[in-house]
Amino acid sequence: MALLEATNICMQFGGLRAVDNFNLSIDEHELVGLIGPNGAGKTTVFNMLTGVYAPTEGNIKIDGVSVVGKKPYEIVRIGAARTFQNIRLFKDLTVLDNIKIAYHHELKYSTLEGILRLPRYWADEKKAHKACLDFLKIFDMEDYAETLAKNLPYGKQRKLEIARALATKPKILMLDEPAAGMNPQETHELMETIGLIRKQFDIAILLIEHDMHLVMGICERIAVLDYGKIIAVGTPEETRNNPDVIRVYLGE
Ligand SMILES: Nc1ncnc2c1ncn2[C@@H]1O[C@H](COP(=O)(O)OP(=O)(O)OP(=O)(O)O)[C@@H](O)[C@H]1O
Repeated sequence: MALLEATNICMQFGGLRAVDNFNLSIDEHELVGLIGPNGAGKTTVFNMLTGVYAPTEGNIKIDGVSVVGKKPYEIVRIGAARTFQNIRLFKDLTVLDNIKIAYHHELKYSTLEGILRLPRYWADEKKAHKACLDFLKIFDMEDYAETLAKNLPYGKQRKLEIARALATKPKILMLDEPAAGMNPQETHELMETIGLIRKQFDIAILLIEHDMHLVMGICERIAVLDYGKIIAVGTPEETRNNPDVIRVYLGE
């Protein structure tokens, strides 16, 4: 069984069919890229997979559960986490607190135990603090734990957003143009971070990206979208040589 299965999903915005009969299946641990020219419908696909929009037609299953009509937080609980094209951190919170917010599902104390500061509250909070610091260590960001998110350099803000998504313990991580706005050095570090995630976490990744070097360098399979329709799915090599893909990218 595929981990993610989108079957004939469509998105109609008034007279515009932004996504038309989109099919994609992603296995556990697979790294799949979704590419296409500006306006092809990539972010709309992400928004449907993560519950921001309900598809106007079709079905989406994650880990065997239909997620159509579910709220984004319910889909996070089912096991899909995402990052956004424009970074969405809690900018006035510290790096550690950004991770703690994503980790709260692990906290077991009740509201009353929290208000009264009972022993379970302290035990859970201590455990969470340590787990989140350990988590930052994986990303080599423990030295930034008490830094406000807004004061991080751009590349590190992206990294924190990815780490925060991973702290929700997803089965699939969806990255929406993570290299956008990055300089070559930051893009290189991002590639290393994605490599690290593959080694340390047992998850699938779906990546939207314009940086072809990044997509071709790390994805096992690439789906190409044009005017809302999938025009090709294949290995980086197959995609690079596909005449329809060449036509779309070179405008021939
Ligand atoms: N909420 C919306 N209402 C109306 N039209 C929308 C909406 N969101 C997206 N669109 C349109 O749907 C089409 C697909 O947009 P989408 O943002 O998904 O493309 P994209 O492939 O992610 O583009 P980019 O690479 O530029 O981010 C575009 O024509 C866009 O203008």
